Amino acid sequence: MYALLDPQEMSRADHCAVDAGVPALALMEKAGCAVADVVARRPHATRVLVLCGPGNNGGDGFVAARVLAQRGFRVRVALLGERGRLAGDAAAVAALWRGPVEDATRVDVMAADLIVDALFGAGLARDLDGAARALVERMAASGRPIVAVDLPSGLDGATGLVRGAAAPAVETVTFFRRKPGHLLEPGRSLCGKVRVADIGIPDAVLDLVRPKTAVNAPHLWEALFPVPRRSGHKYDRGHGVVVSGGAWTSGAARLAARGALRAGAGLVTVACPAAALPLHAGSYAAVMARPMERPADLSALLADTRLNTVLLGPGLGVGATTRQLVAIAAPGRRVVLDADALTSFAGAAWSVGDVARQAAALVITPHDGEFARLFHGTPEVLERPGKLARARAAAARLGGIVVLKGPDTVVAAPDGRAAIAENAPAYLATAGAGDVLAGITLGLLAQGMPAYEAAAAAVWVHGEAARAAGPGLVADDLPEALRAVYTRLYEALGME
Ligand SMILES: NC(=O)C1=CN([C@@H]2O[C@H](COP(=O)(O)OP(=O)(O)OC[C@H]3O[C@@H](n4cnc5c(N)ncnc54)[C@H](O)[C@@H]3O)[C@@H](O)[C@H]2O)[C@@H](O)CC1
Ligand SMILES: [K+]
Repeated sequence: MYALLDPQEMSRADHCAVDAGVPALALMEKAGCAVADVVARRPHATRVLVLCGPGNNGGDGFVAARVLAQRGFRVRVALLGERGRLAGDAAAVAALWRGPVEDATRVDVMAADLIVDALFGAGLARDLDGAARALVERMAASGRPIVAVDLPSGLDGATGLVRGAAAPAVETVTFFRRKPGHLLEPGRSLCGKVRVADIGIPDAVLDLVRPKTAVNAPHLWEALFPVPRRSGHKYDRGHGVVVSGGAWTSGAARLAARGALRAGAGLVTVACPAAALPLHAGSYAAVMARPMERPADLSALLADTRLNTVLLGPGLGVGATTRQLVAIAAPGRRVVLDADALTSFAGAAWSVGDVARQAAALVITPHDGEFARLFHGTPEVLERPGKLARARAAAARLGGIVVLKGPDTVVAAPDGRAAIAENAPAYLATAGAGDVLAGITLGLLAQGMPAYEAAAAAVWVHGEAARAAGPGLVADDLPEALRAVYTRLYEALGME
């Protein structure tokens, strides 16, 4: 359900299934039937044009064409490439198609109610160009509803990036499990509704393939989620510290502190310049505010070793003082770096690697711009194709957890595990929402949750809180909306 397989992993799953005795041709037959079922359920589609490519994606198209014709649809098939060059299972199913096979480069795409895009799937090996690209562009311009087989052709299943061109589908039928490209933008927006068809690959192959990417959902972290116990005490629930900027920029730290408290931290202290003290004290009565005029004041505050989890960044300011505060906070503590704390290390990712080595745990929560600034001059991270690979490379480079934010937030760990979010509504992109996320992460870390799971859970509950708050959301609503999300989670996790 939740595992996501990139094209190599999917190919291994396919081979494992065949080794276990499932005939490859049966997989293709089931795949084509599943596509036909989806087409048959679409309204107003009697004339169906199936565009087949030169590989097995095209093979699925030939099966779908045959099944739809048997069910009374008026089906035309057009092939990109020479029929004589089809091989293996694709050649076998093409031979069962009794109708004409048109030349896809000349076919009239407008003479159909619906187009089945079976040109390229997992085997996409390079950017589309020439006749393939022209065909995809004609399909996109046709305005006809498109049902994509496995992936919209030209979409890279591993990265979610478009290679050359891709036509947006109304529905995409994929097989066994979804692929990262179905969740990562722009892939997600191009796929339309994604349906996963069971084609007879046994679930047990996942034990052999061991995919490291998953949808971010409670299954990943629920066993480690801190659920209060009746016998517990607030001091068991951690003490988080939010380091705040001055009065004029203290709103970000306030949002973070509220997020941390609502996420269940036992205690939250805000360390701030004196001018910001009344603002923090007057925010939530439950937040404790302590004066911090200079970095030495943070050292003094953190001398109390119970204050073992620290967030730096929201509204903190960019520069040497922030770098100094990070250096004071990191040793032996669990640390979240966001916003200005990341920009303060622009082009100096190696310094954040040092922070990770000294800290008990490190989570960074950049958006794309902060990520690009931080890893400026680190081509082994920035030049990786796509958000998933970049977040993974960054986590490995730093030795810490990377939360690369966006509509498809990726959480990546140095050991290669990664989770992709799919629950964030578009209206979550609002001022201050990132500050609340950093605060929730702080709150979960303070309660002792392991860093990867804490970051993934924070992203998920943040998305759910936005949905609970609904359209018109402002960031201030998010901490409040966490209550409804926690109520459901605690119930599901069996709170005493
Ligand atoms: N792996 C599995 O378990 C199953 C796979 N099936 C289907 O098989 C597909 C994968 O099949 P293949 O591995 O044959 O790959 P594809 O059919 O996706 O594409 C491979 C073919 O396209 C050509 N090609 C790749 N990139 C190109 C480009 N940019 N321009 C022009 N030509 C290009 C290749 O030379 C090759 O001929 C899946 O997407 C799915 O639809 C299904 O039949 C069911 C089972
Ligand atoms: K396709």
